[in-house]
Amino acid sequence: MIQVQHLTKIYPNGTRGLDDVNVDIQDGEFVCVIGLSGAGKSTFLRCINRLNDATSGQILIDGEDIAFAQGAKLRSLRRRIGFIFQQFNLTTRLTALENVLAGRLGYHNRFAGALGLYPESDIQLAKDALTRVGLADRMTVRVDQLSGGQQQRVAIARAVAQQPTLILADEPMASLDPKLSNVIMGLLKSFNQDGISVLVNIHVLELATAYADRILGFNQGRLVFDGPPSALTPDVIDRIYAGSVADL
Ligand SMILES: Nc1ncnc2c1ncn2[C@@H]1O[C@H](COP(=O)(O)OP(=O)(O)OP(=O)(O)O)[C@@H](O)[C@H]1O
Repeated sequence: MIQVQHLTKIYPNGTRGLDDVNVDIQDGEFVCVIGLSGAGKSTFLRCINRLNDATSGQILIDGEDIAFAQGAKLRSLRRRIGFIFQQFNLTTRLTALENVLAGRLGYHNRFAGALGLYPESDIQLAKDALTRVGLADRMTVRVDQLSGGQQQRVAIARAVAQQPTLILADEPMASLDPKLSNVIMGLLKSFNQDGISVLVNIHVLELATAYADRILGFNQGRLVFDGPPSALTPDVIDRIYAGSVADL
């Protein structure tokens, strides 16, 4: 369970990326985060796994605060969280399998990982993850020779190989052909059905309502909606998308 309490992020230039956000996310939920560009969606996800540091507030992962954790405690909390980026964030000169094995690095010392000294159990886990995302026949291909959709599937396999309890995905379809959106959302949904909680930032409202159990709507750093897709009435949608991008 994730408990976000009074989470505020003020960037050094004074921009309020998040403003007193309070939300609890139960184990196994599939949550889509929506809002205009600049509403705070990325900041929210990035604070949860500490790619961004919060200014104040708490983020409890199964009761342990990650917002200000340091050292070994931070590393162990981060192991539980897989992160999927818009631009994939793979090491392009490595193969699909090597990239997925990188998801296991948090479990070993960095030296062993750098030398490619992974235990056989990790290699099997990575192969299983690549098979699940439909890339069994691409494991030894360098990722720069894969299509964008295949690269994002490698990134999903890397997150899953980490054996996380939570996957955060920040606009995972934004760099891809719209036709691939359902493939990516379908994969995230299937891992969610295995029990992994999923939070996805998403621009396309129709996709959010099709896949989410629950929607979080942000506007100018504030959480302005928290409910099921069925509660997204036109008035609520107007409230979430109020203001123009130019104002933000
Ligand atoms: N490093 C930064 N320094 C200063 N301000 C920032 C920084 N990163 C984000 N912001 C600002 O914080 C606010 C929230 O940004 P954020 O990227 O979280 O929004 P978003 O909803 O994810 O937008 P998008 O959909 O365009 O990715 C915006 O006003 C943005 O300009």
